[in-house]
Amino acid sequence: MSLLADLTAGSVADANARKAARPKSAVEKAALAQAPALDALEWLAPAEQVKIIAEVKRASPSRGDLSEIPDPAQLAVTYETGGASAISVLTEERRFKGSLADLEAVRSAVSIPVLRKDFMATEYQIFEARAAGADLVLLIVAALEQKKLAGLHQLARELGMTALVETHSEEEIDRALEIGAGLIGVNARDLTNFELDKDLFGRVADRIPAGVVRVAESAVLKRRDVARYREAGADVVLVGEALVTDGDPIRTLEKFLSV
Ligand SMILES: O=C(O)c1ccccc1NCC(=O)[C@H](O)[C@H](O)COP(=O)(O)O
Repeated sequence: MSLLADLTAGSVADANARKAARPKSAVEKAALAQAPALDALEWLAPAEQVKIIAEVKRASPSRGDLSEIPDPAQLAVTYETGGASAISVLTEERRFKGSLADLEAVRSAVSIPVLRKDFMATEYQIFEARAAGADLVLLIVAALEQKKLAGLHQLARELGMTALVETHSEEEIDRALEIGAGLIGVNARDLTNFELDKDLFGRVADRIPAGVVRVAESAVLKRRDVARYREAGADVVLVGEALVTDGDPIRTLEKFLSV
């Protein structure tokens, strides 16, 4: 089994375990009772300045433990104060040490859009995201066959959320466009083997037409990495490790946003 398939299977198994205690009808009801989702496409729309999605990331399969983050809400507030346009919360439990509780805490602490970053493959996970207050959900093209991708995208939309549709090749960008994605991410990290390709975004970004928001994901450690993505056409850059391992995320955000 590939790493991505393994991560997805783990997230789905964990969601199924939660479902035993909280059935789909209850989560659906909670999702529909939430305040309306923020319009992430508006918050992340192309602008003169690059925008940043700042990530709450404790650990990862490729890097192991990154930061304890005892108070994810406080970190998210720091990100918001530093000028982030949205917060990504890794809710995967097994390898990233995240949780839906992290997402709920972040949601109640900030007023910018919040992304549930997980390995989503079921309607239940989408309802859970909305019930926890997410405005965005991650859909990874490589993890989903096209009909499933389209169905989950449609459900997210019906719940008022925006999907960040993540790709790693031109073919996957075409699949994202086929389902009408308005927010497309290109992840420099190959989720099957951890390899980082910092030039991938530059090679494939032109495939994403005007009118679709372009997000460059992963592999940003320095200001020059943000500059490179921006020059290649990124409207938004998603940053995890650099912000959680840096003692001064506000200063780092200021540097990144000065590109
Ligand atoms: O980060 C990993 O090791 C990883 C491994 C397998 C699947 C997903 C993984 N990360 C999720 C992400 O895409 C990143 O957290 C995100 O893009 C930020 O990346 P970075 O700034 O490089 O921490």
